[in-house]
Amino acid sequence: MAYRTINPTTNKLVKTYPNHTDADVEAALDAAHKLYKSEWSKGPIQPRLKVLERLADLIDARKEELARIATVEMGKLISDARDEVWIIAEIARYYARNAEKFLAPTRIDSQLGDAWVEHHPIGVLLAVEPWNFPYYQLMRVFAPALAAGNPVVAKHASIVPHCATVFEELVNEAGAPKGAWTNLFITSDQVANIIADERVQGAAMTGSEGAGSAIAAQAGKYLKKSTLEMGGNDVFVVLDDADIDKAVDIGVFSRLHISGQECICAKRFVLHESIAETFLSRFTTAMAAVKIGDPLDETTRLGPLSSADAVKGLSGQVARAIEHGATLHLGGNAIEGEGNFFEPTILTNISRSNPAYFEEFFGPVAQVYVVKNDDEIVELANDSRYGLAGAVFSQNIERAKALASRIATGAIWINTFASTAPELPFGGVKRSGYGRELSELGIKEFVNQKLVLVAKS
Ligand SMILES: NC(=O)C1=CN([C@@H]2O[C@H](COP(=O)(O)OP(=O)(O)OC[C@H]3O[C@@H](n4cnc5c(N)ncnc54)[C@H](O)[C@@H]3O)[C@@H](O)[C@H]2O)C=CC1
Ligand SMILES: CCCCCC(=O)O
Repeated sequence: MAYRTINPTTNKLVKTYPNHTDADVEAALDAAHKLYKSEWSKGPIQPRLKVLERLADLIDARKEELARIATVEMGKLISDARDEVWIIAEIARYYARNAEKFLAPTRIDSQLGDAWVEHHPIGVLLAVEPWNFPYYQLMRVFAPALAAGNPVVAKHASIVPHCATVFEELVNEAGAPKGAWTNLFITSDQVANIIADERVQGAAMTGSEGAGSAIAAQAGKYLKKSTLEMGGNDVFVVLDDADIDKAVDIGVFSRLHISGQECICAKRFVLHESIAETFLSRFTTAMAAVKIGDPLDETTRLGPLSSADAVKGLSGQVARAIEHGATLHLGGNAIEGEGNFFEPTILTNISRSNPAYFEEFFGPVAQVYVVKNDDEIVELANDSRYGLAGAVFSQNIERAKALASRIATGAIWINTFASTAPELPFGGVKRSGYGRELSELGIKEFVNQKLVLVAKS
C-alpha cells in the first residue's frame, strides 16, 4: 500500500511517502503504552485539555495552508476544506471545555449504598481513517481520546499522507507528549497485527464495509472494543407540503458536497408523488447548471472525485444501474480530460431488482424515487442495508418528527441537510456501523465506566 499525494484535479504525482516498518510500529506502540501507564494519562485532566486548546489555536493560525493541502490531496472545494479546518478546531475546543464535565464521576441513587461511576482511560487505541474528511476523521478520534487519556496510533488513507503528517506535526507542536498520537503509513496486515497486540485496547474505523468488516473481525477475535462508521445510502425526503425551492437548493448542495463522497450526503431522493414532477424538474435544472472545475477556484461548485479509481468505480455502477432498467435522467459520464471529474447525474425508475437500489453511489449521482404516502416513505427508507442518516423536508414539523422516529438510522435532520457538529453524536446502525463519535457519547466509547459503591454501614 503506497502512500502518495496525487492531485485529483490533474492526476499528477506530487509526492511519495515511505512506509513505516514493523520496527517503527513497535516503537510507536511502546511509546503509546508507556504514556498510558504514566501520570499523564491517569492523572489530572487539565494538562491534556490545555494541549487541545493550543492545538485549536495552531489550527486557526494555519487555516488557509491546511485547507489548501486537503484540496490538493483529495480534491474537495477550497471552501469545504476551510470548513473542515474550522470544525476540527471546534472539536478540539469542545472537548477542551467539556471533557472534564463528561468524565466526572456520575452518582447513582442505590439502595445498596453510596454509588457512582468513574470514567477511566482503557489504553492505546488504533484509528483507521478515510480520505474524504482528511483532518476531521482524525480529530474526531484524537480529541476525545487525548482528553480521556487514551494514546492513539493512526493509519490514514493512502491518498492523503500530507494531511496525515501535518496533523501529527500540529499535535506535537501543541505540546502532546510522545506517544499521544502517532501516524503510521502501514499495510492492512500491520493494522491486523496492531489490533492483536496486547497493548492495544480498542479500534475506531471509518470507511468501507470491507475495511470495517476486516477490522471488526480482528478486534472481535482479540476481544477489543471497536467503533465503525461506514457507508450510508441516506434518504432525502420531500413531502407534499415542503418548500420545494428550499429542498432543491439544499438537495443539490448535499448531493454534490465533497463531490458526493460523503457518507451522510443526500443519496436517495424520496419524493411525494404530488410534488415529484416539480421537484425533479427544478432539481435537474440546478444539477445541470453547477460549475465543474478546479476546486481551488472559489466559483467552482463541483470538483473532482478523489481518484481515477473512484471515477472508474462510479462509471461502472451507473452503467450497471442502467443495464438493470434505471432511466438516466441527467449526466452519467466521466468527464474526459485531465483530472477525475464526473457529471452531475440523476437516475430514476430504479426497481428493487436493480442492484443500484441497495448501493451507495459515492459521487455526484442522485437516485430518485416517487412515493404515495408516509408509510411508503418509511418502507423505502428502511429497505436498505444501511442506516446512517437522512433528511426530511416538510412544513409540518410534527409530521416530519413522526417520520424521523420511524426511519431506522443514526440521525435524521429536518428541513436541512445532514451534517456534523462537536456536540452532536455521529454514527449509524445496520451496515453503517456501530458506536458513536463526538458529543458526550463519543468520549465514553473508549473509557472504563467503573462502578464504585460504598456499602451502607
Ligand atoms: N463512512 C465514511 O465516512 C466513508 C466511507 N467510505 C466508503 O469506503 C469506500 C471506499 O473508500 P476508501 O477510503 O477506499 O475506504 P476504505 O475503507 O478502503 O479505506 C478506509 C481506511 O481503511 C483502510 N483499510 C482498507 N481496507 C483495510 C483492511 N482490510 N484492513 C485495515 N485497514 C483497511 C484504508 O487504508 C483507509 O485507511 C467508499 O466508496 C465509501 O463507500 C469512504 C470514505 C468515508
Ligand atoms: C460532515 C462530515 C461528515 C463525515 C462523514 C463521513 O465520514 O463521510
